[in-house]
Amino acid sequence: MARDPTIYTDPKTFRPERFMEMDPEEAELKDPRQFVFGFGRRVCPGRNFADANVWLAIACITAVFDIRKSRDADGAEITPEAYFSSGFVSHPHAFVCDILPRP
Ligand code: HEM
Repeated sequence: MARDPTIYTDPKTFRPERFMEMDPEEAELKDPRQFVFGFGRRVCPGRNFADANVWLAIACITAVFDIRKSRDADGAEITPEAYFSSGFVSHPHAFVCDILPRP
């Protein structure tokens, strides 16, 4: 559902700002939290806990670290290819990046 091109333009591109370009009603309707935790009687009971923890983790990490593309020996940015493991739970393969304490 999150990759349905009739709902999200260019769905495989990571572009979270797409939601800021929508009007508030459309953004609410297309918020992935509306469906990633399931529906109805079997909806995920941990959804609020999970959502709050992801928000807290990202807020704490980005408050103290700058995360950027690494640079090669010539100083050019390295844009990693996005590869994901397949299986029940998919993980990104290892990639290079720079994580530095914020000044
Ligand atoms: C980002 C994190 C999470 C995602 C994306 C997620 C997603 C889901 C989904 C899609 C379901 C199936 C709903 C259905 O059958 O329609 C589910 C079920 C469930 N989740 Fe989560 N979940 C997350 C985190 C958690 C956490 C943190 C807990 C517990 C602390 C939890 C506990 C459960 C349980 C117990 C069920 C089974 C509910 C039932 O079958 O009645 N989940 N989750």
